[in-house]
Amino acid sequence: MAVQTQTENNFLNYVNGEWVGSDTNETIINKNPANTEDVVGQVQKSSRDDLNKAVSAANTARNSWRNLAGAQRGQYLFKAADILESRLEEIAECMTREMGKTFPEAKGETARGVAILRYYAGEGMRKVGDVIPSSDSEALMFTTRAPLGVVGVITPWNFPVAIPVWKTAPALIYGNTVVLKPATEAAVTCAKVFECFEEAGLPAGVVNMVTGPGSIIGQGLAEHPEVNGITFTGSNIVGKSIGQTALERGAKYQLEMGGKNPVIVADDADLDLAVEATISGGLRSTGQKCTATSRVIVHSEVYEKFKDKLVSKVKEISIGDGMKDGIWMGPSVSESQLNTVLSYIEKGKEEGTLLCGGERLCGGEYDKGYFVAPTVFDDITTDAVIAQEEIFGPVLALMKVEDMEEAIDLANDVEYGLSASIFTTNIQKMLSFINDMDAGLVRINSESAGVELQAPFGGMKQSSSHSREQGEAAKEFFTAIKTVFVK
Ligand SMILES: NC(=O)C1=CN([C@@H]2O[C@H](COP(=O)(O)OP(=O)(O)OC[C@H]3O[C@@H](n4cnc5c(N)ncnc54)[C@H](OP(=O)(O)O)[C@@H]3O)[C@@H](O)[C@H]2O)C=CC1
Ligand SMILES: O=C(O)CCC(=O)C(=O)O
Repeated sequence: MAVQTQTENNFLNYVNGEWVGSDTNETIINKNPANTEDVVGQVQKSSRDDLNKAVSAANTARNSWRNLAGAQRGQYLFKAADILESRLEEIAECMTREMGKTFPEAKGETARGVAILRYYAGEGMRKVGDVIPSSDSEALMFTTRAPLGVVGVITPWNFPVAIPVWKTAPALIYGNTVVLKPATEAAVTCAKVFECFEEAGLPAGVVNMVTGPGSIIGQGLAEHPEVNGITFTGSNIVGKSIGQTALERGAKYQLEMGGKNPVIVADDADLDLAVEATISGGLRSTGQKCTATSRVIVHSEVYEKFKDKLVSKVKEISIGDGMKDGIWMGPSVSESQLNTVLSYIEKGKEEGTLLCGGERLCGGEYDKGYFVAPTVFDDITTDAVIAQEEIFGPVLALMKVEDMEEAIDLANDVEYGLSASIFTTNIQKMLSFINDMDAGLVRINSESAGVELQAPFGGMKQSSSHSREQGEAAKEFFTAIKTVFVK
């Protein structure tokens, strides 16, 4: 077997503090979805044996890592943050080339990765328990927290830096070791994040990354008897199967999955603000966010005015290679994602009225990539497929309502409950939205996407396993509470 080395565009697995090639000696080539002639890099097409080595390294490292003081673990995260910050532009460029989001968005996401690392680095010095009065006056009773052990992290391609970091950083700070399997479509960018962990000097085995097919490496993590917890973000179908596998063997799991997020535009809304936020929430990152707006529920009194403003602004969107100045929206991540989006668009044409977009973009530079026009449909009813299923593309469905009650009923009439927003200037409408909306994230006069790293994030209904990530909430997943009684 030829020995491979990590180079500028050949990325290996990171196992036990070293970059190693897969036993299979096979690689996967990642190309730029804006220009498929541009090869971004290649990653390992790993096997279960490769995964087993990573899990074994993480298992060996777990005791010495958990025995460090939280502040010591935090120092490694502070270092990793500094290194990621120093490589921000390079890593953001790689992200844009690998999965298509625009360079400014990629820079914003990488900066968010830096901030997440610093936030959790600080967590190493914050409290982990409470003193609870015992009924025995001579005893001391308190809670402390134990790490789970080895945590398996399975991440999607739509946030190639932020999601690996927001799962790995809390896992580490609370004393766990990690084996991460990134989405294949964004694995080169993730490997660069792991180079930052390497340079920060994390002890061997504490963080490991194995690339390869989800059905082999992802499923292998879910099944592995030495993996104590699994955290996943991605599709519902895969998430549920991971949850079932983890449950069967008694491992802890956390799933963040789809969304079908509504925005309600009330009759008293600031329409310009609502239009801007609907476009930003629905179409940024080419609609490839679980928090993206996809259903636009508008009061009949302002419907026509809102629709005209929305469509004229959507038509102004510049689409192209996200590395180019002035481009607002990049391509879909892959040919298969593009085809999924196009098939939903065809469905939408049967179910409603196409107002703009509705096609793959062709000609010139577009022929080299996976570009789709931002698309708006009118006259969509709640039972339409495009009003019910997650599309993960730049598609908005407009729905007309007569009052607030109908708006909230419609907004709740999906299997998902991740994020929702309302545009109104009326406090009563805000309050009923906050109360009655079944979503983990409710936003008033602000777009449905946009997650703050210090606040809990997660969904209701089919959007998550009912747990929360980020902020202090991460502690609940990555640790187990121990109640201590001392006499
Ligand atoms: N909630 C969210 O943020 C996201 C939602 N999605 C939704 O999912 C749809 C499909 O996207 P896709 O990338 O295929 O999402 P997946 O759910 O297939 O992928 C997410 C992660 O799971 C891995 N994976 C795939 N199959 C398995 C398996 N059997 N066991 C364990 N892990 C597995 C993937 O690996 P690999 O990349 O190697 O396949 C990837 O790392 C999108 O159109 C969108 O609707 C997608 C991404 C993010
Ligand atoms: O909106 C965000 O910033 C986060 C979205 C997210 O977690 C996702 O799309 O997977």
